[in-house]
Amino acid sequence: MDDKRIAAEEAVKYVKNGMTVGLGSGSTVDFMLHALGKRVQEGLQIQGIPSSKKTEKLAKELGIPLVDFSVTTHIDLAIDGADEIDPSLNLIKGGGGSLVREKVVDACADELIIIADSSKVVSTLGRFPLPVEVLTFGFEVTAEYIKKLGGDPVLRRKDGEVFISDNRNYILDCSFGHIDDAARLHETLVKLVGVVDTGIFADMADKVIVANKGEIELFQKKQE
Ligand SMILES: O=C[C@H](O)[C@H](O)[C@H](O)COP(=O)(O)O
Repeated sequence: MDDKRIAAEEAVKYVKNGMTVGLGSGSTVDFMLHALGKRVQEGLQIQGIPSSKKTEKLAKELGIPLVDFSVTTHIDLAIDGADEIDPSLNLIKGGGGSLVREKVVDACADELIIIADSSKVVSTLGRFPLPVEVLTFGFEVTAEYIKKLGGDPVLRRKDGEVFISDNRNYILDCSFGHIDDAARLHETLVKLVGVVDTGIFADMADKVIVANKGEIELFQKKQE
């Protein structure tokens, strides 16, 4: 079986009756939604808060009850994917362009579980170009600033068209090479004019479930 699916199905075991569940985005999360939808059909009572229009659509198709932040701002558990995961459980996310809404959903969850196959585990973040969501207005200016920081920004395109996020913004994919201090890079980037947010999720994941050739590995945040 696909390792993404194996990690996703393992994470769904953590969902309990009555929970409000943050629903991440991406292909690994899609497997999670199918497993969660099955449990809902079997009687599990939960409500989900989706982190993208794509996730919202699939969750609805699978019969997962949804709410939004006008109903509650408390999330018991969020389950999300990642593009890179380092040994301190810092993440790069946003390969699918959903980083801003994912960060809002993941940040207000009591617990964040990340699901991935083993290809996402790295010793240092940065092989995957860092997605940075920026305003369309003056994005060239923002790109210049990112260039001065050594980021080599590339405006994301999909199917030949400039990619537009769910928030009607652009994504700049920025290759910084190895990122030694992810939290610091994020702090620097979010201060630039036009930057909405970055795909660095530093110190947010509580658990990471990785499937490697069918075997589950569980990484947990170190307690301070
Ligand atoms: O914007 C997309 C998200 O951050 C995804 O969670 C991430 O790109 C991982 O996606 P996938 O599970 O498809 O590899």
